[in-house]
Amino acid sequence: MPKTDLLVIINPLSGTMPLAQKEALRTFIATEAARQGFQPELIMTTHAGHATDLAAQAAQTGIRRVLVMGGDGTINEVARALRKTATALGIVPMGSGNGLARHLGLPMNPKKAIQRALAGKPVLIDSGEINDLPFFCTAGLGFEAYVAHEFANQPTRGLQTYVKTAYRAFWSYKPTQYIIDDRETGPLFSLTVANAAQFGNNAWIAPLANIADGQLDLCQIKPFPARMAGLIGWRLFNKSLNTSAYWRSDRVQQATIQSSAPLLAHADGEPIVLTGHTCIVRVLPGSLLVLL
Ligand SMILES: Nc1ncnc2c1ncn2[C@@H]1O[C@H](COP(=O)(O)OP(=O)(O)OP(=O)(O)O)[C@@H](O)[C@H]1O
Repeated sequence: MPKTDLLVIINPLSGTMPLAQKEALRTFIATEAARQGFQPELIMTTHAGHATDLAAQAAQTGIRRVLVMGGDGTINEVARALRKTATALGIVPMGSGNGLARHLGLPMNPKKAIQRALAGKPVLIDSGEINDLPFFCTAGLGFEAYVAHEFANQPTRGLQTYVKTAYRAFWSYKPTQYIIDDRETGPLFSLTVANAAQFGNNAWIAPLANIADGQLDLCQIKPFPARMAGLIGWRLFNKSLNTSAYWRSDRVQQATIQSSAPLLAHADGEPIVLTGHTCIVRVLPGSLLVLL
């Protein structure tokens, strides 16, 4: 088969890399892809949602590889259009968290990631939905959703702003009670629906999650005293949160989550607003081809 079917989608606003460097990478992809026998088309997104339209068109016209240079938000936009199609997603991580790329063990160095995606073989992974909104890494309610909403209101992005926002949020956040499939949880600090094992930045909220097991890991963190925050944070980044007495996880294919409080949520780190007090999360097993 001639290797002439490659679309490259670049979000010029993702992460903190200067635009000139992104332009240089664009040239690198074009050269490298051509060297490997592809005839790539490279497009920079011009607005939110653009990447979904481009990827949907690519899948419809039978393009078999779509490479995305961006963060988890842009990857989500592309991947949602590639679900249940024969078109595979290649990831060149360019965001501030890069949760999906890190979970999949992809290189963080853009040039290496480009080479990996061009040479990669398509492998099926699961995806999730929260009230019909797709996610590929994690979705969640509770503290992390509260932070996602606060972060969206900040004038700057990047890890530093995220950490500052999370620190401030920690002191103002009030734990929420949920009912999951008719079982009361008691107050929870956070409730994460994990397809991948981490949020991004190697924050392993669901250390045991398997992205291709046809299940989601529903991870709860109980409220904890402020003096425990350091240890819980250390376990989060040390991939050992599963050893904490404040953490538990259940594997589900689908779950109904209710709360009397407004359901603040996020999908792949982007804040979302859910109407009503009930949401349904479910897995779509083996629904996305990724180039690994
Ligand atoms: N040209 C554009 N102008 C404005 N917004 C865009 C454009 N292209 C994409 N977007 C939006 O930017 C959002 C954030 O992008 P992305 O997630 O790639 O970067 P990030 O926020 O820096 O990374 P991370 O998600 O890892 O924190 C995406 O959800 C997408 O909707």
